[in-house]
Amino acid sequence: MSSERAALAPERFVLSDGTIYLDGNSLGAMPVGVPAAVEDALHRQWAADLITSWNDNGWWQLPARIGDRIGALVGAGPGQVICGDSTSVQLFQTLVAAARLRPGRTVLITDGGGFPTDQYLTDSVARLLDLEVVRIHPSELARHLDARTAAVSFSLVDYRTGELFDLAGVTAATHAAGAVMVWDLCHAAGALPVRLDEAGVDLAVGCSYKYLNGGPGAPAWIYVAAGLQAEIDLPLTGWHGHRSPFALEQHYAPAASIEQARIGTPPLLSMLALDAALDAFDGIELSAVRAASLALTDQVIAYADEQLTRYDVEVVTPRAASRRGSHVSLRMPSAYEVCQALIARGVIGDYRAPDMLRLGLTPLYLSGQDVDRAMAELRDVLETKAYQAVEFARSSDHPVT
Ligand SMILES: Cc1ncc(COP(=O)(O)O)c(C=O)c1O
Ligand SMILES: Nc1c(O)cccc1C(=O)C[C@H](N)C(=O)O
Repeated sequence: MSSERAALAPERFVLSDGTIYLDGNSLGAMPVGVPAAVEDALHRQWAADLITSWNDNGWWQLPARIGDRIGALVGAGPGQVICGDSTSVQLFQTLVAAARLRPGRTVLITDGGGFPTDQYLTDSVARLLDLEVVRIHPSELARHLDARTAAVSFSLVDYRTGELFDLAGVTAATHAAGAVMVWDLCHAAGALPVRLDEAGVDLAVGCSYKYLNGGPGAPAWIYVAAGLQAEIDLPLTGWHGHRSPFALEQHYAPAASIEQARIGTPPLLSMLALDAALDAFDGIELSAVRAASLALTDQVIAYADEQLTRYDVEVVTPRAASRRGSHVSLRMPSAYEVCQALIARGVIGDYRAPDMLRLGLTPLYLSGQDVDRAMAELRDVLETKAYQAVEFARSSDHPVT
């Protein structure tokens, strides 16, 4: 159960001594190259080079250049991913565009356990376009698909349980019903191999601040399959997506390429930080990340089964490797207090209501020994009931962890 497995590239991250970070599924740790890249962005590119940076420092090309770098991590060939805006904005783009690809069809299918922003935006798009939303677990898809289905939109990894769905199988079933497939890859990109092109996915979105380690507020990204780029009708027609932005025309005409998925002026400082952060993946195969991630999640699950059931801890995450992402969720009494007691000991995971401790396992910077120590602390917190000893101010406004 205990493991000597080393982290894959801890020297590529700034990590605090004494902290075991199990929340890279929410905000990834900072890669070492980021501070210098941000300094350069501030002092040379902005302060010294000023507006000329759009041309001379490649600012205009950055969304597509970073898009291709992210594309390489999610199985997308060049020219299909653009970086920018938030996941929420990109979800709006994809859901409206998906529905527009299937005029006359009236249903959007989404995962009922999906992250709230996905659900809220699906509802809003349905209201806007007069569609019906059907909420299901992805395993129930076959019996809900029919000729009324315009699009299916699922997260590849469930943010709460860590369940991993079958990207290729779900996409194929959706296509067999004539519907459009949209994936939210927030909890998958950078954590495991994803094969968007190979599976024939239509549209996808993801954030960059979790396993891609792009930093707080890092811009999200959108994938539009090459084969759809001529017919897609994206709703957010900002001038950066215009075929000829500096012709400053009165009416919108989309760029022919993935450039049409740009919207407005991107957050350059965050994008330059993300560009540097992605260097952490240089030369590292996602198959190696996946193998190491599975070893770490196995380790947590085995420990919980052997040592923690006596404290009423239950593993929520699927045990089958093929159905598991890169975090493990443990259901337990007083999960919020346990999470806070662990943080006080330098083991940072997070809590998800109503009763889950969520442990994100990022093998680039986490070793088997880190996980051993974290699990021993968890056991001790449960055994000594340390979580009862401290008064925690539970903030209902912003309980991030
Ligand atoms: C599946 C999923 N989608 C979307 C988001 C967030 O969207 P945004 O980046 O717009 O805050 C998250 C996490 O915050 C998420 O887990
Ligand atoms: N995006 C976040 C934020 O803006 C604030 C705090 C946390 C987050 C997260 O990423 C939460 C995360 N998506 C989750 O799975 O719970």
